[in-house]
Amino acid sequence: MRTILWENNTIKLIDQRKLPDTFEVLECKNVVELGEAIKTLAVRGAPALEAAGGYGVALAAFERDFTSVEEIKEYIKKGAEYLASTRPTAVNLFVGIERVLKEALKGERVEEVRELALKEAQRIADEDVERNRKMGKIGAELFEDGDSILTICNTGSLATVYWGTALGVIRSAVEEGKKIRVYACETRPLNQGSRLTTWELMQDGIDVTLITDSMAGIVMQKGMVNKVIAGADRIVRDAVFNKIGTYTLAVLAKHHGIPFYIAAPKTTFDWSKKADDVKIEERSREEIIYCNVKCGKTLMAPQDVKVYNPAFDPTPLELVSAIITEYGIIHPPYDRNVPEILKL
Ligand SMILES: CSC[C@H]1O[C@H](OP(=O)(O)O)[C@H](O)[C@@H]1O
Repeated sequence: MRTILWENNTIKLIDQRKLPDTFEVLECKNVVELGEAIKTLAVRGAPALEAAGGYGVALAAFERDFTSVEEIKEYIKKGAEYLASTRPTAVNLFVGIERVLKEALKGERVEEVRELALKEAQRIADEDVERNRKMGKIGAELFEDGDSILTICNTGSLATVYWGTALGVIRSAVEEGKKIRVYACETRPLNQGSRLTTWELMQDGIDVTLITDSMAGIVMQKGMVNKVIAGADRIVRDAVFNKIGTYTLAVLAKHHGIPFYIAAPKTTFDWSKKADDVKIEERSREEIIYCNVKCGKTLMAPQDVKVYNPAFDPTPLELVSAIITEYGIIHPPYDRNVPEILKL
């Protein structure tokens, strides 16, 4: 099943908050419900957010009746604005929203606005599946039979419409017959690694070992991994923004002489910006003082302790060995090769 899809004028998505022990499909009948799903990470991951943003604008066009084309256009603009306020760091969310809104606003009748919005949202979703497959095949050439790969967060089908970015590369390498072992960081505080990545890889029969984030150093020090791969939420001229803890892996990999790869589609690049221009999402204190997203209100710290909870960190591009995209593998110097390969 795709992570997110459109059925009977409703968005259906795998509710990732419930995994790994419960597989449930969440239905969003309006933009507010979808916004809540994005904010609470029922749907998450940069490319999945791109599709969610696009489908969300289409949902606004279908969620009620309209008496004029002006009315529906005003309404979907407001819906787009609300969706854009849900999470600030993954540039893909804005790409999806803006792409569908631009197409929909060309409509001259209510029905045409709806049709244009839905067609464009569907195109985004279909393109994501195709580009992930392409990226997987391209990136697989960097991996050999017997590799042991460390990864963080979840960058598989659940972070996209299907197949994945960094995990998609691993899937493609395995599909080519290469024997790959994966070490997955649990990825506190929301445990996308322990809840989602291990679940996905075990579904595929791919050898995966779960470690805590603090064990990343020792697995490199003991030579238990020989490559690192991660996803991205926004790639700017001097840094890659990805799940909190990615920067730590990049520094450790540099120290241990281990290649550190990023896998991301072209829409994750925000090449006109630099790290200082990017807003890093800060999430609630409850995500840290309580056990985690699954075991509710079990206190793991004093109720009133101060908390700092950034959801992403910037990894300087000089720590990145190569960036895998659907247009090819981009090696340094990035200031020359990114615009050239991605035709930015
Ligand atoms: C395929 S890139 C997914 C990217 O998004 C994740 O963040 P979140 O789970 O908060 O949406 C993480 O940064 C992954 O690398």
